[in-house]
Amino acid sequence: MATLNEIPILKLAEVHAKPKGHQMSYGTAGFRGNASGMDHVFFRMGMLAVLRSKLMKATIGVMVTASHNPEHDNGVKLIDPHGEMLTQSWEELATSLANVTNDELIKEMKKIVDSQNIQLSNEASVFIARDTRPSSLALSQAVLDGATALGATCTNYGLLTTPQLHHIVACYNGGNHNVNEEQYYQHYANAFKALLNENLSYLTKKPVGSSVTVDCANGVGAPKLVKLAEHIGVNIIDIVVHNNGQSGKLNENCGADYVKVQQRAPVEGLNMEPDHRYASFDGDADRLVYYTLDSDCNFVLLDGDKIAALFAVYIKELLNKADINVRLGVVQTAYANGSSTNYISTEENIEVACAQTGVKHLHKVATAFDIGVYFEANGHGTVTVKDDCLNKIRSAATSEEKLQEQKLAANKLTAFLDVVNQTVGDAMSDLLAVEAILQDKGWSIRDWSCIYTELPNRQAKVKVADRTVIETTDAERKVTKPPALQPAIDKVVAEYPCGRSFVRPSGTEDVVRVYAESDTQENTDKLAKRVSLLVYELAGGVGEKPQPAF
Ligand SMILES: CC(=O)N[C@H]1[C@@H](OP(=O)(O)O)O[C@H](CO)[C@@H](O)[C@@H]1O
Ligand SMILES: [Mg+2]
Repeated sequence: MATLNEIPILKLAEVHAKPKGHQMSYGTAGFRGNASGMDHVFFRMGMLAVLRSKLMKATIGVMVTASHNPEHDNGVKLIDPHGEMLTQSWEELATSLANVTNDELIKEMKKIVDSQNIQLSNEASVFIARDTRPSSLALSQAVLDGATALGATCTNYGLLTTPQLHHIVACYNGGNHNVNEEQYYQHYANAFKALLNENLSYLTKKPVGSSVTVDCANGVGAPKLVKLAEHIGVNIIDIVVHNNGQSGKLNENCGADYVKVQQRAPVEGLNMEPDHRYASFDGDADRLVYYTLDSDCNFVLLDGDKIAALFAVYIKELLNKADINVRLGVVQTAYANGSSTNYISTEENIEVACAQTGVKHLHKVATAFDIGVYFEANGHGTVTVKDDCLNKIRSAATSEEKLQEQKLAANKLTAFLDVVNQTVGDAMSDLLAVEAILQDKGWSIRDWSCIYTELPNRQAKVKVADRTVIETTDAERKVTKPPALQPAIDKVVAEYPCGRSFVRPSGTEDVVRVYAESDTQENTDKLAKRVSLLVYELAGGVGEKPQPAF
């Protein structure tokens, strides 16, 4: 039986030594934190990816990124064989491996090998990619060192968006060994063009306005989006890339998270015009939000909720036209605007489920539907389809028993499902999907924005000594601990028309997040402040006290 080859591991572990006392946990999106002092975590995740690869007998991905977090942060997450997030039961293993001292490292690895019954003689293959952060090159080298210390075959893809790596891992494990970055562009460019061709074949369209301006958060999405647009052709899609990283700083005053949370456009130089389409990616291009100005030059945000509504209604229409009966559902989190939930479930009669924050949770719930559309309000989301459902749609497209119009609708749905990256939310492929739907419907961004009117909403953060004192239930919509907090929140919420508020500990930052919505922005802001104060008072707030606004 093969054993761990301890000498090279220990040698490299010295190079990537763990600073004393440094503790981290594998959270909502892997490990995240200030890049300095995290080198050992990347090295160890390289090793963990090898163990996972040996267990699954498949290629495992390792992405080096801290997404929308500031440039000085970094992070690492593992990608499972089908392109999905690392399975939850391994998150604890990752946390323990990251936190043991160098002296305990071999013992901890052996523990994982034994508990998971890993055959060390199995081959291992690890795919690695990184975002554009200054620290990412060295940290991806640490991952490579970890993976090679355990004898894995490593492929370093260099700079990629997170969803590109998910796509490559999924395709490779699915048997396409020629998959690479170039194939990604070909796939999505061809799928998009095929969908537009379907549209042309039987729909009268009106123009929806020419270009779409995309703020790429000064991140890796910028060069990649330029390549994708080239593959599609400028005569077909006119994408203007903004914040391409040439001068601005990653995620600073720009990007999807900034736009969503601040509810305003990126600070630098967009010169927005009414009714023009604008979009923002986050730093690793797995989130997308749209926005525009209305005719009075007010900022109008079309976030993940609105993208989900657009996708779900489009899919529903095509299913109806094709006369295909499958279970379509939308998955949201507690952060979804109440108006979006109401529109999708009550007005459009589409099932809506609520999952915990974090895409892995939404993804899981979505895959229970035949077709699941999931989005976090912040713009991370995609569509999942069960294999037998896809086969049903495909066979409807060619069925003798179907009318021509039904076949065309089935064909179009197949083309649409090819445009979305089913493995994970993908800003580039979601952008194409939105553009294709607007084109097909002959809709302007204003038409889309009008499908429902959002309730005013606010997100706030409260610092507490220990955020784990807050425990929640009901997809994070209710607090169970500390016991006095939920009744206090309920009492305050009851004072506001259409009021809703919840609090939960963040999985990526050392804060408690507060969400509030109500009938007016003024009421919403008051509600957010009052709930923040309750958190501060009942859950051990530290630092500056949130100011009540009565
Ligand atoms: C309110 C919010 O946007 N939370 C984000 C944020 O998680 P927190 O656990 O709230 O810190 O980062 C996650 C990873 O990117 C993302 O999945 C999630 O939606
Ligand atoms: Mg991201």
